[in-house]
Amino acid sequence: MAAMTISDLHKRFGPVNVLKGINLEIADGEFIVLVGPSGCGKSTLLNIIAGLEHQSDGTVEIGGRRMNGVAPKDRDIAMVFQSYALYPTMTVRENMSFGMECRGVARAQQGEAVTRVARLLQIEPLLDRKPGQLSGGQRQRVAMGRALVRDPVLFLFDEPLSNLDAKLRVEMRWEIKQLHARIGSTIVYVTHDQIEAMTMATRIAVMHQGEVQQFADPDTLYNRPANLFVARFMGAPPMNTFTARLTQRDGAAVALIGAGLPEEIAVSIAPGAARDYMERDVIVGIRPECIGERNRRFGDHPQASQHITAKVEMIEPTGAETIVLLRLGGQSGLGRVAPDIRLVPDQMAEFALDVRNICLFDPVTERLIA
Ligand SMILES: Nc1ncnc2c1ncn2[C@@H]1O[C@H](COP(=O)(O)OP(=O)(O)OP(=O)(O)O)[C@@H](O)[C@H]1O
Repeated sequence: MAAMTISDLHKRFGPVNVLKGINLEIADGEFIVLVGPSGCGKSTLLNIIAGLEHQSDGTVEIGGRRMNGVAPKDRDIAMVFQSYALYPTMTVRENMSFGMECRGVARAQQGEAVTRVARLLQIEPLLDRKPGQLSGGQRQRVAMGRALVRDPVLFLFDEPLSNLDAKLRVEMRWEIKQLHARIGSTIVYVTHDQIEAMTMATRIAVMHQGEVQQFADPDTLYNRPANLFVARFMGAPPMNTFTARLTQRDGAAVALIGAGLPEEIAVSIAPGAARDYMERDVIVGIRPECIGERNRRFGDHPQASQHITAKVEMIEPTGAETIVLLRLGGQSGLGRVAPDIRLVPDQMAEFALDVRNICLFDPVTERLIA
C-alpha cells in the first residue's frame, strides 16, 4: 500500500496539450476515481502513473519514491484493463501465476498466492478452465485476480467494467468496493461512468480537457460542484441550470428565474449567500430531485420547501418515479415526481422546490459562488 503525489504533470503529444498541470495528493488506502468525458486525458494520466507513457513535465511519487525514469515493472503497480488481456491458451491458474513464474517466484509460493486470491474472488471452481470457457464477469474477476496475486502497492483500473452488461456491472461494482474494504489497497480507477464514480470512490477527480476541475468526495462533488462543468457532468439526469437575477423581495434574498417576464419565478436564497451578486445575473443550479410533487416535504424546517407553479412540457414515467420537463420562468428544467401523480402536457401545476441545496454560479467564470 502507498500514498501517491502527482505534481504539476503535463503531457504533450506533438503540439497537443493533453494534460495541463495535474496535481493530486492521494492518501494511502484511498479509492480514487478519475472521471470525465471521452478524450479528457484519463487513460493518459493512468498510463503515466503506470510508466507506460512518459510525462512531458512534472513528477509522480509513489510511497515517497519519485517514479521519473523508473520502468513499469519496477513500480510495484498492478493494472487491470478494459480488455481483460488474458492468455487464451492458458488456464485461469496459469494466467494468474504467469507473472510470478516470469519473476522466478517459487512454485509453492505461486500456488499459495493463487489459492488465496481465488478464494477471495470466489473463482476457485474455475481455476482449471480456459478464458474461452468463462462468462464476461468471470473473465473480469480472473483479470483482477491476476493483479491481486502480486500484492502491489497500487492498483490501476482502466474502465474494467465497460465490456459487461448493466446487471453484471452493478454486481462487479459492489464486488470491487467490498474487495477494497477487505484489502485496503490504494486504487486509481478510470471510468466515464459517473454512477460508478459516485458509488465506489472515496474521492473523485473530475477531468475536462486535460485539467482536474474538482477533486473531492462524492457528496461534495454532487452538492457543491466547483463549477458548471462539474454540476452538469455529475448526476443523471444532470443538474438544471437557469439564468436568474439576484434581488431582495419582502426583505429576503431571491433569485428571479426569468426576471421581468410574466412567468418569472422567485426562488428563495439563503440569507447572506452571494451578497456581492445582488442586482446581478447569476446561474441557478437545481438538481431534478429538488423539484417534486406539490405536497412533497424537503427536510424538517418549514422553509426548506417552497411552492412554485410551472407548465408541464413532457412526462416520462420510469416506474419508480416520473421525470417531468417543466417550463420555469421561460426556461426548461427537469423535476422528479412520485409515479402516482397524474400530470398532462401543457398543464399548469404546482410543485415543491427544495431550496436547501440550490447552487449559484458566476455566469462569466462559471465558478460556484454559493
Ligand atoms: N499517442 C497519442 N498521440 C497523440 N494523441 C494522443 C495519443 N494518445 C492519446 N492522445 C490524445 O490525447 C487525448 C486524451 O486521450 P485519453 O485516451 O487519455 O483520453 P480518455 O479521457 O481516457 O478518453 P476515453 O474515455 O475515450 O478513453 C485525446 O484527445 C487523444 O486523442
